[in-house]
Amino acid sequence: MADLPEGALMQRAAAGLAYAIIDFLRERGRGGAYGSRVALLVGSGDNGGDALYAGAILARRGARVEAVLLSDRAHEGGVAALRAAGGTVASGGVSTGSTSGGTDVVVDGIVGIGGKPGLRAEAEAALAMFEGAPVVSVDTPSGVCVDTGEVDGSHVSADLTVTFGTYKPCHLLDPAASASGRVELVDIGLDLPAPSVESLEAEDVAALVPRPAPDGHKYTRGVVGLRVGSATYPGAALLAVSGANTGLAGMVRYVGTAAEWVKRHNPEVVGDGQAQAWVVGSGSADGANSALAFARASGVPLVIDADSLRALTGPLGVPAILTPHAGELAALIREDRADVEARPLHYARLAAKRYHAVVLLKGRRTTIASPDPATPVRVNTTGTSWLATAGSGDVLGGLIGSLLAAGLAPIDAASAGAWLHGAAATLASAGGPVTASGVASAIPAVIRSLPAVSPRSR
Ligand SMILES: NC(=O)C1=CN([C@@H]2O[C@H](COP(=O)(O)OP(=O)(O)OC[C@H]3O[C@@H](n4cnc5c(N)ncnc54)[C@H](O)[C@@H]3O)[C@@H](O)[C@H]2O)[C@@H](O)CC1
Ligand SMILES: [K+]
Repeated sequence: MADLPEGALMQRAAAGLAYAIIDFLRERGRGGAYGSRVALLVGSGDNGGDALYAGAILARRGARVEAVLLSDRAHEGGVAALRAAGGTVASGGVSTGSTSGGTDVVVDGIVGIGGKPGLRAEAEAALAMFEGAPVVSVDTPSGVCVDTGEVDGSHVSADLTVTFGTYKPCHLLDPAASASGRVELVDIGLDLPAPSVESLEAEDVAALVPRPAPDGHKYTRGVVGLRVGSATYPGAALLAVSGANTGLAGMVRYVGTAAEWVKRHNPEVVGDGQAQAWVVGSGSADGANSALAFARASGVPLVIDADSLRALTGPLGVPAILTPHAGELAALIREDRADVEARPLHYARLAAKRYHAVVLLKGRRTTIASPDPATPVRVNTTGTSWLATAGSGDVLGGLIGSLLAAGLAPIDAASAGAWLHGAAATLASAGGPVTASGVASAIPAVIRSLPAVSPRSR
């Protein structure tokens, strides 16, 4: 900021915001700014300033813009700019009615990164005035906790959030991510420090996916072993194997009561022997403890799922990835499920530290924490709600196991696995329902469609 003239960043932010609002209005069937009715909810800080300057740009392009000031203080330059562009300004948190009734978009400039969680009464009342109108949030949906993605009290639920410089944790982590709606990033030319939370994109996954060396053979590519499924749940074995047996690893081993079934459906899968990673617990029922003990004795990295999570008492002494959903994580650390769902970042980190393992907490935004607190937490953004289907977790465990066996670090195996799994679900679903088997079948096609990797980043 020291290198730039006063207000330069705000002007860049406001311009990016204004153009995003124009696109949003077009999407909603308006011609653009001209003739649209825009209400700005303006708090006391720079977030309100962004809204006011963006409002001035929209007013100059023919929008009818009214700012509703929610506090005695408002960004002075912004207020002046909006007035000069022909916009109106209502103080005291009450609209003059010039845009209500037919408001095309409400711009939430209540608070941004400087706000405390929760909304004050004036903000709640102003939002109620425009109930039903689409909302574009400036930088963050006001009221959520920006740095954790938690919510505490009331908050805005946006259709679109236009953020500046970089995504914030609240855009990635639930429950705040759900309140952000679609998120658009405007580059305002900031030099940013290393993040505490990050999200893989297709290019990142392309660089992580193991590819066979020209002189590679099945053993150098990695062997993944699975001790999953049981007489009660043979399907879990088939699904975990289908996640592992996509060709990412050089060989797949299966040991367990479903061996006959597994071999009938997967002739390439072999029996017991050495492996570079073991997957245990999915549908293991009573065999969960012995599967875990066996895998642990192997000394190689592990994926620990479902029933074997219940057998954990502490750190395992080998690199491990735990793959609980919120209920399983809650049982593991003796907390309430609702608390885990409300604070996924906190509890994934806590469990990772306690068990010295990578913890992949499954959910709409799967959250992956490393035992090393300096490693950014990764949040997965691929997938579709159709993925909430029986057996999809078994497929994920097998897929992550194959990436681990191929030599990826646990945090990379877990996060690349979650990304591929979500992308495979979206591909297989194509907007309709999908089964866990369908997800597994789509994994190779997702890998084929990844962007090309430059030799340098490989
Ligand atoms: N820092 C930067 O580099 C940039 C910041 N910009 C904008 O500036 C924003 C941050 O501005 P500020 O630091 O002024 O902070 P905010 O505008 O986010 O909010 C702080 C103000 O809101 C009040 N407040 C705090 N919690 C509240 C609550 N729950 N309800 C009502 N009022 C509350 C505080 O008294 C304070 O005056 C960003 O989110 C972004 O929109 C952009 O202009 C681009 C550049
Ligand atoms: K906001």
